[in-house]
Amino acid sequence: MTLLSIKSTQHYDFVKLPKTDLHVHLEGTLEPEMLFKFAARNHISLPWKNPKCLYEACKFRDLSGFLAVYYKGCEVLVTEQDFYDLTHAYLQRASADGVVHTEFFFNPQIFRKEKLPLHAIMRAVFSAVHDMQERISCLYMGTVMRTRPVEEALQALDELTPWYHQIAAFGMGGAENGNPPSRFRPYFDACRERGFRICVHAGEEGPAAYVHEAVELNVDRIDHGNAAIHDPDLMQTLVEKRIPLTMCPISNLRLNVVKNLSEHPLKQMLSRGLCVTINSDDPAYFLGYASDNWAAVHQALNLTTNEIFQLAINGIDASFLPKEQKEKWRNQIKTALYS
Ligand SMILES: Nc1ncnc2[nH]cnc12
Ligand SMILES: [Zn+2]
Repeated sequence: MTLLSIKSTQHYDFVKLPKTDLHVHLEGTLEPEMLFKFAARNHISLPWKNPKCLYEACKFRDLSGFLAVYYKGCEVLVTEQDFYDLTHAYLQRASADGVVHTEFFFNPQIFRKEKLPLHAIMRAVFSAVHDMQERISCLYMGTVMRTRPVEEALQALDELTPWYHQIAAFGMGGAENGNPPSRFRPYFDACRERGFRICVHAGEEGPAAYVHEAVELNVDRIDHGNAAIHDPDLMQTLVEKRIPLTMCPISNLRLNVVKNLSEHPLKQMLSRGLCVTINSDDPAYFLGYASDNWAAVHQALNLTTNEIFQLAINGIDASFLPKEQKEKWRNQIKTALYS
């Protein structure tokens, strides 16, 4: 692959760039058409008449407005086949989009165990991962809701014990304001003691102080982290500790975290030496997969080839892949952009 095949005189074809997607919620990859298909086969009624009406409902005011739709969407996931189809479809789409390695969140807390036992859900998800392993490299991350008691997070961590050997990391998401990371210290400590990497959503809608708390928790990665731009000392700490930020530009735009992508802090943070990465978050609801995010940011922030290279390398560096695999992808990125 040569520079010319990725970049014509007019534009970059970001599908051709070997990319990572390190911050994506499996539940957020449920495309409206698939959502309606599952609802029909599971006899579930929906507040939207058809997929087009759901697309219309995807004009969100903020994170809470989005989460209401997202949790409603999760209700159509009922059978083992649903979880298999969802996982398989995301991996297929990500692979076609040029994602070479993905690390996705999945939160079993959302699903009522009396409907489908956890072992059936996990069997479905991992079986799709297995069936797609020749086409895309993939790591699973458990996650919990910050709006629920910390005891529930610890319980969720315990419940996943049989799958620990297949889990790379644990995280935390949900409505951020009023739910600081520090409240979940017992959960994050337990994750760490059990040998997992940890990441937390912080500084998406919440303040820089929440990002600071995440640093104090010794996290391996911060999901979003936008608010750190307001605190130069905090940014310096993120640089020194080499804590990556998994940023999600189109998500930020759709949830009004930024009014316009030209205001996105990603480029400024990159120039300060932060390990920032580009990711999709909930691509079905935000209408943007990985390469859409790259193209949107490139257009809004006018990235140079060297910045594109650094962002792609950051994705590999920030991943939880073993050293040797990282080296292989770094070389492929270099070849794709510069040879
Ligand atoms: N953007 C987001 N922020 C917090 N929690 C989430 N869960 C799914 N998407 C999320
Ligand atoms: Zn997220």
